[in-house]
Amino acid sequence: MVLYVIGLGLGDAQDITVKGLEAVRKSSRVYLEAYTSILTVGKEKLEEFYGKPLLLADRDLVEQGADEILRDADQTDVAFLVVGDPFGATTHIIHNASIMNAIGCCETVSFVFWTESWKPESYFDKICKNRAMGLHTLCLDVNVAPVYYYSLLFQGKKIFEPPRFMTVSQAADQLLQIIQRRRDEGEELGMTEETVCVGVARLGSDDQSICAAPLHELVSCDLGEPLHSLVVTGRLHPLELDMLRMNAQEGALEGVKMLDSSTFTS
Ligand SMILES: C[S@@+](CC[C@H](N)C(=O)[O-])C[C@H]1O[C@@H](n2cnc3c(N)ncnc32)[C@H](O)[C@@H]1O
Repeated sequence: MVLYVIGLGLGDAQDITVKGLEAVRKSSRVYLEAYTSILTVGKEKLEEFYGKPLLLADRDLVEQGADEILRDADQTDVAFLVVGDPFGATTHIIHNASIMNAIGCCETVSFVFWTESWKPESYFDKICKNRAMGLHTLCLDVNVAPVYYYSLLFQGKKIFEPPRFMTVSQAADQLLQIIQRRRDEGEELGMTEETVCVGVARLGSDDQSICAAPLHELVSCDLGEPLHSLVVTGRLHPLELDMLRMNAQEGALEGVKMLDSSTFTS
């Protein structure tokens, strides 16, 4: 008997692989991991397509109630569903399309929602390091930041906030605030308001949306419903720039010089 960890892909109920679907159908309990990512369709649509009820697995259950998920898994099949790719390599993980491979080869950083007293900037340094090498950076978790911290300690048990999903505009705003603060302190900047960025939303679904623009313009760009990700570009190849212009508003990237070091250091 087996615990299956199954990737669901990025779009809707039908993005599961055939192998994954077979495993779901023969499992006696099916958990849907419900905090690191979301599909464009809700739990009910998945249940309808799989012909099975799903048990929602929030962070609390996954991290502190794993015994319940594993209960009887030595006597019966249990499936654990993760949106995108479950990101691991063991015998019973069934991979699927992921934002990691859909968006191409980029270095990845995680953003978090700032609070009044907690405004980490470590991702900014990583982005600048990448840019210094000419590399693009995929900013993930632009949206699921609260997954990484908990709000209360209650009788020794961690209580997690429900996941919130950050927009590209909110992520761009954080970057602009960091740039402004560091400029005021006289720091040399590895990226500026003019740096070309690409906002993507609901990649892999029918209504996916992509917008390329300098950072200061992206902040006012509304890409709609989650999930969103942001790419901060490094050194742009002429072909990449041509592609980006197809996803930019009229004239937004006209000033960008191709293969000019000012493109990524200005
Ligand atoms: C914690 S990661 C989990 C990745 C998932 N396991 C996968 O393989 O796709 C979730 C983050 O990836 C990004 N993301 C995932 N799917 C996306 C999509 N379809 N469009 C845009 N961004 C997406 C969002 O920033 C989201 O917060």
